[in-house]
Amino acid sequence: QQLPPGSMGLPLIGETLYYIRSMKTSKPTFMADHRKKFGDIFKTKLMGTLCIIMTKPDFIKWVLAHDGKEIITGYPKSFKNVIGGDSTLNSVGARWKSARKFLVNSLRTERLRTRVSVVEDLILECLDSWQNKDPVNVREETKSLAFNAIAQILLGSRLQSGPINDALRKDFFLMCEGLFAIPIKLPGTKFSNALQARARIIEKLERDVVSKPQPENDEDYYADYMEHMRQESLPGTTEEKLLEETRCHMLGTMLAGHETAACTMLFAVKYISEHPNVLAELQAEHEGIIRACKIGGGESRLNWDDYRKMHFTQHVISETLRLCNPISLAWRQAVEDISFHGYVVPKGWKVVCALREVHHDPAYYENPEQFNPWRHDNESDNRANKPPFLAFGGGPRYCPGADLARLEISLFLHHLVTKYDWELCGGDKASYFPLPKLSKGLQIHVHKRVLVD
Ligand code: HEM
Repeated sequence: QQLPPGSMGLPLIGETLYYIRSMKTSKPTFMADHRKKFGDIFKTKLMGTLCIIMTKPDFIKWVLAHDGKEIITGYPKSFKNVIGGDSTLNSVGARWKSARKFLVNSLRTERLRTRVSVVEDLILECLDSWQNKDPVNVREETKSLAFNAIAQILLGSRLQSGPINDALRKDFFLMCEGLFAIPIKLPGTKFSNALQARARIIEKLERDVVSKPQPENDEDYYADYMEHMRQESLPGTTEEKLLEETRCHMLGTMLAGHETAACTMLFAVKYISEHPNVLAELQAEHEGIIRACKIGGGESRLNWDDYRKMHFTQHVISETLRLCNPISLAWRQAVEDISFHGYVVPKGWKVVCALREVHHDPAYYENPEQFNPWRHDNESDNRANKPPFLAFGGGPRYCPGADLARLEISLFLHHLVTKYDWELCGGDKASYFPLPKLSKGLQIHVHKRVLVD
């Protein structure tokens, strides 16, 4: 059997620069161009490694479903070094299962129900502060919001707003920038900056945050996680190993948990601003929820049942994720030679799932570049013909934070569209590497809205 067709690009770096350059434009075409030339499976070299790229949903679903069998997680070297080999996304086997079990359990529906008011408090605090800001920088606001939400879950009330919080957020940004950088440790490179940021985060977390006692009745995710991993360890596992696993888990979950949700909120504001009909329908949905609360004599605070009524909001979130795709590629690695649709995927090669490409494929989404939340309307009635939606991945590594992310974004949109009108200052250019960005961070002028009964 032969390798799939493709192009290996330049020596060493392969097609990395071609890929990154394409992702830094507002309409990345790397994947579509390669599919035209080579088909739905092709070989290339990205981030210094030999890759087979899968662009068809059925192929991708097969790869994701086989995680832990002939395929394992396979993020590039820079990513592993920056987040840590023991983080959930990078670990395998029994330790991965134990870590994942703990995280999934702490984010299950019954637990999320109890977190609605905590997340809402953070959103209200953030949006209230907008009255004194002109213009508001939506990127900064959503980043700090999403960061505070995941920090609250993992660290409780020990990490409040303030200088430590600000410094940590900045360092997480540097870490993120180095995830897919060339892994050369020279001073000033993105990779080196990311490793230094990682070290500072660990130091601050241990010295200034987790060493503080957690207020009584507050959960202590950090300590409970470490205890859970200790219980599930093989005899002889050292405390040093447990500490390293805990550091990697915290760093990976904090990073995965806020950069992704923040850029989804950012792009949602952009798309909604550009589509007044979407804003009008969102406002109608959320004003309806407020009215129903008042008629029922309920509080002005939201609860889980209110959240479950936000149907159109879910379509807006799905459509935002479809278009901006915070995680554009899922990386795996073949642990043996795999025979796949007439080709061989050689042992040791990366198997890269082009999640973003699926969402921009006109075969599944009509006018794929158009923001149209209504396209998700009939999906629940018509599951068999549902277009592929892979923003949260699939298979055993399906994103454990998907429900939390949806909850945060929904509550944010609720308060945004019912409390404020806004205008874009303009001039932003979108790019998508390493995560979706807007060049000016989306600046807006906001005006308080008055709700009429
Ligand atoms: C809109 C927001 C989010 C998006 C688009 C997103 C996307 C994804 C995707 C695509 C994967 C699978 C990667 C792969 O298969 O290689 C994943 C995994 C993961 N996500 Fe999320 N995520 C989001 C929010 C969150 C949040 C809020 C958390 C925090 C709890 C989180 C924590 C994780 C973790 C720990 C994994 C690794 C799971 C494993 O390897 O078993 N994510 N995410």
